[in-house]
Amino acid sequence: MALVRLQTEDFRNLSPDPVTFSPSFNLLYGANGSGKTSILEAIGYLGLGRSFRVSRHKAVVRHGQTRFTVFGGLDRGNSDAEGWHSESAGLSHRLGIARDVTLKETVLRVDGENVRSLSRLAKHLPVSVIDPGVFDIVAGGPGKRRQFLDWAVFHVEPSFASIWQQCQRVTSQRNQTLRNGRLDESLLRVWDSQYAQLSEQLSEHRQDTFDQFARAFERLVDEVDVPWTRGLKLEFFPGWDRSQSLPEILMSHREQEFKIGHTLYGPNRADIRLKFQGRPVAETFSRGQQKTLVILMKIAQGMVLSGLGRQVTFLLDDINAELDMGHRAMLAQKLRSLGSQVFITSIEHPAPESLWGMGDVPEYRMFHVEHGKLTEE
Ligand SMILES: Nc1ncnc2c1ncn2[C@@H]1O[C@H](COP(=O)(O)OP(=O)(O)OP(=O)(O)O)[C@@H](O)[C@H]1O
Repeated sequence: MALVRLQTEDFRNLSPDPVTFSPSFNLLYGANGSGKTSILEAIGYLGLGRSFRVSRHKAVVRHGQTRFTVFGGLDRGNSDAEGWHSESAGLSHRLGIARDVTLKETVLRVDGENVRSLSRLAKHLPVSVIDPGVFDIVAGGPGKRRQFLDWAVFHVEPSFASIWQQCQRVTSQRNQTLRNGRLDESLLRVWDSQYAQLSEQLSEHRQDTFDQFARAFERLVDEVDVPWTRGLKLEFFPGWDRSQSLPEILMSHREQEFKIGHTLYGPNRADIRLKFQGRPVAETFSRGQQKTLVILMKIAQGMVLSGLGRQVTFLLDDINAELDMGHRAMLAQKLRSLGSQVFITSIEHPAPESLWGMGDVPEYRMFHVEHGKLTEE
């Protein structure tokens, strides 16, 4: 599925006019502050239910307003529809998200019906963001890598979202018991058994998706032939030492967890360990190598979903500042061969031939962004 239509109301500085996008490549250019990232951010809301650049919904609602809305129309092929309001025929799915920041209420809509769970909305549009912040996947802490892995698990394994939520709930109840000030062994055992069961299920899904990802990554490394990638090792760590059962580990660390007041072993500690010749890449790789590695990981994730017949919408924000021409071209070519939908922002007028080569430019639409308004060229 690709996002072929977008319309927003009171979302940052964006104009409320509907826009029709290509299911393939979309090139957006415009001056600083024109609204390029805001467009990607609005698209991101439909696939992630949140902003990929700020944690509070409040920041994205137009100044002076209290509620924003984002509507999206998804389709497989090219859309020649006239405008959002004219007709919904031809669209495979219609998604909507509205947030009232004063009432703190969110309304989610799929195909004209209200839905309660964000996963019902998000599963229709796998959105993968590549922006300057993405490089934290290698350079940052385990949380970024968990988020990276869980995004794919969510799209690969339909039951993952519900198990993840249950596990978060039990973890929080377990943490409350640990913080009670009195070690309530019988209550902790009840939580431990539920927690261990959910943790096992969650980790199996993570492991399965990780294995698919690791195989895709290996294939990719063979294709791109970047010599230093040969010494790389990617490993999934579930959050505890699996040679022991989780309940045993929890029992033997009771005092430690009680002292700290929260759960120290389990899925909330999971990570993807990235090593080069036995050492963590964050300590050994140059900044440029780290960036290349993140790009390869993102493409490999796209390969996993594409292998399952899912089209990923990639949002490439401001990558000119981060990646040299060779890496940008490699990324553009791989995303094309995956059949992904891609949005690329830049300040300068882009030259598609520089990404794909003369005579081999894919189908694309080009937009100039000014004061939050998109004009197609
Ligand atoms: N809540 C808001 N309401 C109204 N305008 C906003 C809001 N938040 C940001 N803006 C403005 O919207 C504009 C668009 O910002 P955006 O980050 O999308 O620009 P950009 O084209 O990506 O810029 P750059 O090239 O500098 O990254 C900016 O001028 C900003 O000041």
